[in-house]
Amino acid sequence: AGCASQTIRNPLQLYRHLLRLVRTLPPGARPYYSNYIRQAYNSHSDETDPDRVLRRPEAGREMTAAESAGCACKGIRACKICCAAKQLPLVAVPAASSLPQPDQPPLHFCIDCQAVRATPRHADGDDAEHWSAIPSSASGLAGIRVFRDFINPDEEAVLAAEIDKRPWAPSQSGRRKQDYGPKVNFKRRRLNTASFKGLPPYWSALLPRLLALPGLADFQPVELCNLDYQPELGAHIDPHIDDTWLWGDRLVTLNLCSDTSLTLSQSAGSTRISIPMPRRSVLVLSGPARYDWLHAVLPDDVTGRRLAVTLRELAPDWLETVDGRALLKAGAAFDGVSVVELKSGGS
Ligand SMILES: O=C(O)CCC(=O)C(=O)O
Ligand SMILES: [Fe+2]
Repeated sequence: AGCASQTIRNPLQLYRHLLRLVRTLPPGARPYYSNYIRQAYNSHSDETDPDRVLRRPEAGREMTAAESAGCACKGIRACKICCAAKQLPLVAVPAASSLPQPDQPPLHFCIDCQAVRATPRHADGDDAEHWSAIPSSASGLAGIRVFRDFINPDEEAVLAAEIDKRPWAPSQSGRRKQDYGPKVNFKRRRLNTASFKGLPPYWSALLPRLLALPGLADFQPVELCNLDYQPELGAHIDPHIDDTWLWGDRLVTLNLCSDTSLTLSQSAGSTRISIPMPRRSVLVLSGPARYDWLHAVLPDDVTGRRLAVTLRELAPDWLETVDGRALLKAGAAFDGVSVVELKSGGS
């Protein structure tokens, strides 16, 4: 016993070994590590090369300083904590300039026009440049809507406090998260609906208001994810398209605690579109903006602590399935428990 390299031949053995090690840690540190190890196991459980399996504990030891400070970056992802722990320069946290650099300056989504414009709208409202021609790839881009002042400042303070009462799990690129939804392995296309017990209780009053927004009357959330972005950690989210196998057309995000922007891009050198997300506003991405463009929150656009609450709906193929129905039923209830609380054995 005790010699990992003699007994560990596959991911499951390594997983058990690491969980046993976690039991030797101080109680307060255990949920963090067991959660981290579970996540790593979920994404590497199909590893068949014993050499690669065995190298992981070594990699794990190198990362300990970063992990214990709350970093869960993998692969090319980086935050300020792991840059410091691995003695990497901070440039490993991608700056705004690391997105594909187009020739032209970014375009702007104007909330007043609800359309993409050449410049942000100025105070006088009818600056000629604001209306000037924009590249065809972005002209008429459908599927972006921003609704200001979804809640008032008092409600925002209460909501942020409610969110913070619950435990956060470390996520990639300096983010932290609280996920209310099914357990999904997107790579292997596996779904376990049992972890979705419903939306968090503080959403019972907010959901009817969300559904009252134009175009959202039939929105049925089957996942709610709170994300915490702190500038001190270099928190950001790299350009990506949300999964399309399970999640449906509309991605709905309530932005809290500070103003930010969502940046759309397509490929290297393509046009960039900056969508303002004022605090307390709701952004809905759908159609071309959701499926044909990548979206990102650049580190430079996280200027203060920000909380993002993203709700997702089911892709149409799931609606009539047993799993789909179970998720829809849970999504109509408000006794949810986040995945991190379920995993750490809380109720
Ligand atoms: O933080 C945001 O506003 C966007 C988050 C996001 O894109 C995601 O969670 O997929
Ligand atoms: Fe996303």
